[in-house]
Amino acid sequence: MNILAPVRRDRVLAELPQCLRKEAALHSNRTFHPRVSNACQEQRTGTVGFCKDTFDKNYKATIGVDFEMERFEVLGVPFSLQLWDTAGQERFKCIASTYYRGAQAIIIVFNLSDVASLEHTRQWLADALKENDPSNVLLFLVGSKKDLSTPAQYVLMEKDAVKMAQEMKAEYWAVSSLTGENVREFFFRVAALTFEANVLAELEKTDARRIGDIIRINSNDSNLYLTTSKKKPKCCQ
Ligand SMILES: Nc1nc2c(ncn2[C@@H]2O[C@H](COP(=O)(O)OP(=O)(O)OP(=O)(O)O)[C@@H](O)[C@H]2O)c(=O)[nH]1
Repeated sequence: MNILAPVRRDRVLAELPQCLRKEAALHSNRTFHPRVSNACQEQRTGTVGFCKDTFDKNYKATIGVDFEMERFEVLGVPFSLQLWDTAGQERFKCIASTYYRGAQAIIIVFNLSDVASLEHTRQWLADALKENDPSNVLLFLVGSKKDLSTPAQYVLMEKDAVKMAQEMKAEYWAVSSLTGENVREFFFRVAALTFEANVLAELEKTDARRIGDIIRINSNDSNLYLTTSKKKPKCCQ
């Protein structure tokens, strides 16, 4: 077990990172949802931000897929993004699928210089969604190896990729691991949108608990007057 180091200064997000293409974005708001910024300011993010101060680095060796944890601070709240990199080769597919379950974000990567790889993303998405509720997951469609395309080739590919992203209800990105183009921007966006969705879900749980309490009080006839008026109704006096 190792004590976690403080969040790196270059992993601090004070503002919402913007999408790459408005027409294929999960949302194109310029700022975080106001409920999220307020909750962060008032330290009402519930279990989001709760962070164990130990992390077993041997975990990676035992699970068989690549695992990384990137630590961020979003609007002053610590937030850890766990990244599970599953193998792309067909023979490892069944192992990979066991890691899809419960994912809050799914990143499907294709090769911008290979049209067939864009087509294959449909199957990857179908496999991933077998394990998850599509309405509860943030989808990203990412074209990699941007450095290998000429600007003209890229424009053509981007048109198809944006269309695919729209069809999948995914957010589109294009990156290059070789030059580093958009890599940081993309992961910051994933961290920010996942954080935002987590805080909103946490706030909804709190709202639901409150509504639950009110319903419980109101459904108990003998206590009915307590919720409607401080005074006992006449009939009970
Ligand atoms: N030119 C260029 N090459 C890249 C880029 N990203 C990855 N590569 C190369 O592409 C090959 C495959 O890269 P990986 O990152 O291992 O691909 P993967 O899809 O994760 O492969 P699996 O581990 O089998 O799932 C390697 O030779 C990389 O060096 C990129 O952005 N530009």
